[in-house]
Amino acid sequence: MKIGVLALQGAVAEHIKLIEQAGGEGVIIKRTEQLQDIDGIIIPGGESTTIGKLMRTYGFINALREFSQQGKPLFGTCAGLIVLAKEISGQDDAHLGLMDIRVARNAFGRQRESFETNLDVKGIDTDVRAVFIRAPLIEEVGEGVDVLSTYNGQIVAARQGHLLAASFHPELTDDERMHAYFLDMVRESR
Ligand SMILES: NC(=O)CC[C@H](N)C(=O)O
Repeated sequence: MKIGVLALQGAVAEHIKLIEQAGGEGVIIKRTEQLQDIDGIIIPGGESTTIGKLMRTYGFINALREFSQQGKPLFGTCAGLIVLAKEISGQDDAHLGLMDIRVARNAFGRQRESFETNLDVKGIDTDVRAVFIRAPLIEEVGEGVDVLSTYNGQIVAARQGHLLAASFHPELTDDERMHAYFLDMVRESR
């Protein structure tokens, strides 16, 4: 299975490494034409405003909406989660606007800008190691959205059909099980 990582900005190489650790083939995606050759895509962490702007410039907004319409899975981590969301608190416009969630950017405040913790994730048998960096929170989910994990009662991972989103950076640990979970979604979608 070929899994792309959108490589406009952000943590790309780390995702490629964990995709391969989980048994997939990682592909660096820089042009929309490459989407035809992959079975699923990860939108990495970074800065959502920058990623969104570059996506517009390079035609990825429409191309990824089409990719999603074909039922191909997308996984957004941190800034990537913001890019997937239908609604971003305090902002007028969404980026891809695919997933029925409302997100708050930089939701953990200054003192907790960056931290690591163990998380119970639905579908994964023991705790997942998670790194949070200026992370967003999911404030509200729509009907078809399954909450996969919470931290202090707040939603940090969710799934809606072929869409997966995490507030944290699973690629900054050597725990590949979030990537393995995504690979299972891709397998199911084919
Ligand atoms: N680590 C991250 O991806 C941070 C996300 C960033 N704070 C944003 O709002 O886009």
